[in-house]
Amino acid sequence: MANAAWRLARRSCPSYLQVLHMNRTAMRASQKDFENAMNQVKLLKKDPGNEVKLKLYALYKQATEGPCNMPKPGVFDLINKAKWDAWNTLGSLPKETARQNYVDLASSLSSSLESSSQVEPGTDRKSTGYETLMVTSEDGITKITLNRPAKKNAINVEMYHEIMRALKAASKDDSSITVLTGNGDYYSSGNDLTNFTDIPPGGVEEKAKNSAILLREFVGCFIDFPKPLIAMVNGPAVGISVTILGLFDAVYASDRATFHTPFSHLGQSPEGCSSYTFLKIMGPAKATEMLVFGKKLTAGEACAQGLVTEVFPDSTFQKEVWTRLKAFAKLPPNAMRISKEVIRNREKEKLHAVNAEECSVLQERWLSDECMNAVVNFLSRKSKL
Ligand SMILES: CCCC/C=C/CC(=O)SCCNC(=O)CCNC(=O)[C@H](O)C(C)(C)COP(=O)(O)OP(=O)(O)OC[C@H]1O[C@@H](n2cnc3c(N)ncnc32)[C@H](O)[C@@H]1OP(=O)(O)O
Repeated sequence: MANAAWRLARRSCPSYLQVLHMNRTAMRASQKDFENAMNQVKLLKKDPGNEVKLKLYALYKQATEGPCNMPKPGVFDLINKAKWDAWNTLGSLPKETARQNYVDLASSLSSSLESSSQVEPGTDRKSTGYETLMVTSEDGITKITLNRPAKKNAINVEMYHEIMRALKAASKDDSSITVLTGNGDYYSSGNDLTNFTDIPPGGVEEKAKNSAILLREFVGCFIDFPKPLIAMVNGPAVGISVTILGLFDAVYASDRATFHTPFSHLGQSPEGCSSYTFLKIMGPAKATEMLVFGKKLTAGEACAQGLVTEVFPDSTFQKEVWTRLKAFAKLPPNAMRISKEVIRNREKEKLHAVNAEECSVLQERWLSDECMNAVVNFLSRKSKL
């Protein structure tokens, strides 16, 4: 119902921007102004963010239905509770005032977001053109570094897109091998759990669908990557940053690294083709311990089970691995690419099918109470891994 209201608030019709600006001078917003403002919201080119969307939702409900007298949603019904809270906060604000406030807010959003969208995209970005990564290329090696150390390199939506972009660029540049690593004490803490809080107008179902599409595309880039792909696991790795290791050609780990796939704890299920690759790499019994029971492996254990190629003392990790990689990068690049093709190509079709199936199972899992509760618990700082 709340989603229906949000959709209604964004229902499409012709642009009335000019009319709206004239009406802003009037004392009270008319029904027509209100409808125009709804259209204005619909036409925004940039997402105004959850806080503003909640405010718009609350004002819309107040303007059309009056004060909130709906029962308060349960504590775990995170999204509907946030909406209820926003509406309830408006107390006994008269319908006309809510309507005027909605019109004013829509108008201010329109001017601030439209003007910021005129700034050249990327003008204040780092020279690499990435917000969440550092990408360098030298000595025949393209190095992609996950660069959100304050968030333990959690992979937010932007980072998923940037990794795909960096991989596509690396597949075409003149380097012969590509390396993925992390900045700071973590390799990566996996999927950024706040990804689940940015709910689109179509509600949680649309969010789950979009996430499954994103995940499938993301994992697909690793399946199809044509050059030798090497992970330098500099510290703990969690979730999807572990599962996709089965798609890498070599995995070098610091002895500080750990490997953790706590999917059951999170009400989720395996991805990154791990339901297939981990079974091949370590056999069903060990794969089950990791993927079903969430057993965390040390670097030594992960190496013994074939997930990691070699473990190095943390103190010499960077020096030793880079020396080795620089030697690899001097090998004839076409021979390496073709050898990878020979080794990997017969599995590609199977991997894409596994990827599709894992994503479709996860799409359902993300809507489960088990998953939503786990995310709420993390966000409310009630649980960590
Ligand atoms: C769309 C495709 C979806 C694909 C799905 C993939 C599935 C997965 O990847 S499942 C794995 C999800 N990851 C987690 O559950 C890890 C959650 N994080 C933690 O349990 C802990 O943060 C930690 C054990 C990794 C580290 O604990 P520590 O005490 O050392 O540090 P913190 O103070 O907790 O973290 C610092 C900072 O970073 C934020 N953060 C860390 N990890 C995540 C994360 N995965 N998502 C969002 N935010 C994360 C943490 O909240 C802290 O932020 P603040 O300083 O702002 O509080």
